[in-house]
Amino acid sequence: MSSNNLPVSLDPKVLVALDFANADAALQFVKTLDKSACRLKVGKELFAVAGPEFVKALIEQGFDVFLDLKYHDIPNTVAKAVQAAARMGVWMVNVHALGGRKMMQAAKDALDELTDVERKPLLIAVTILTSMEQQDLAEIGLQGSPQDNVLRLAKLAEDSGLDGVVCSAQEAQPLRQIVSEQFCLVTPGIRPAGSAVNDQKRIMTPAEAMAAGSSYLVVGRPITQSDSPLEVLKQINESLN
Ligand SMILES: O=c1ccn([C@@H]2O[C@H](COP(=O)(O)O)[C@@H](O)[C@H]2O)c(=O)[nH]1
Repeated sequence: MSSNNLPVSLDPKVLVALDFANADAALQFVKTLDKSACRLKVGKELFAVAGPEFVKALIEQGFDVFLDLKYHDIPNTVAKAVQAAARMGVWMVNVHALGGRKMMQAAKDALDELTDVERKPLLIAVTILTSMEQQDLAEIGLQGSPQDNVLRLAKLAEDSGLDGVVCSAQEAQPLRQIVSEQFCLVTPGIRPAGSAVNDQKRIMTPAEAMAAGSSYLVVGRPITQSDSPLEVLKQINESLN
């Protein structure tokens, strides 16, 4: 169940990361997409130039939108930010688990308190970025492997009442042993066989990620920078069946 007591719906499972430099480029791309084939993710780059109106326009076109701004601030600020996101009509919003229990609970309570929103978003927490490996964690003072840290932060997010986490698909299998079946595992770092890895470190193919227990797959550049994005999306969806 989600924070608004709706069952978590899984299809479509691919969340296309709209990491474009401006609204025109993103809209041109979105025009080619079918909402039955994917959901959309708007992150920091596009939101900084296109803002809430752009997000609302995507929602008006019928797309489910994951607003990936990774809120990480004091509890009051994050609570107000997730309420603002909910009022935009987004399907999913995230905070950063490193903000801690009080921050995550404040975000969850803020959504529960909303009475002026038709559909409340799923609230999830980023654990350890998929671009990070053990050495990166050591440099910022985090002991243990990425997996150790993801498991600990995911449990904290679940205990704080959140609907799921962002993690890599490499952690999905061990996570499925310790979180509830309904807890969403949203996994970036998805790379179809043969595609460029870019700056990602903890990667898996789409089919492997689903088999490992991912709920949703975040895919950006392998689709958006392809010469035939629709074909890549189609192949990914087919590989999940
Ligand atoms: O741990 C994380 C959290 C978020 N992301 C975001 O997902 C996409 C991935 O894009 P690709 O082009 O497929 O690498 C991107 O928007 C990131 O900001 C992540 O990669 N890892």
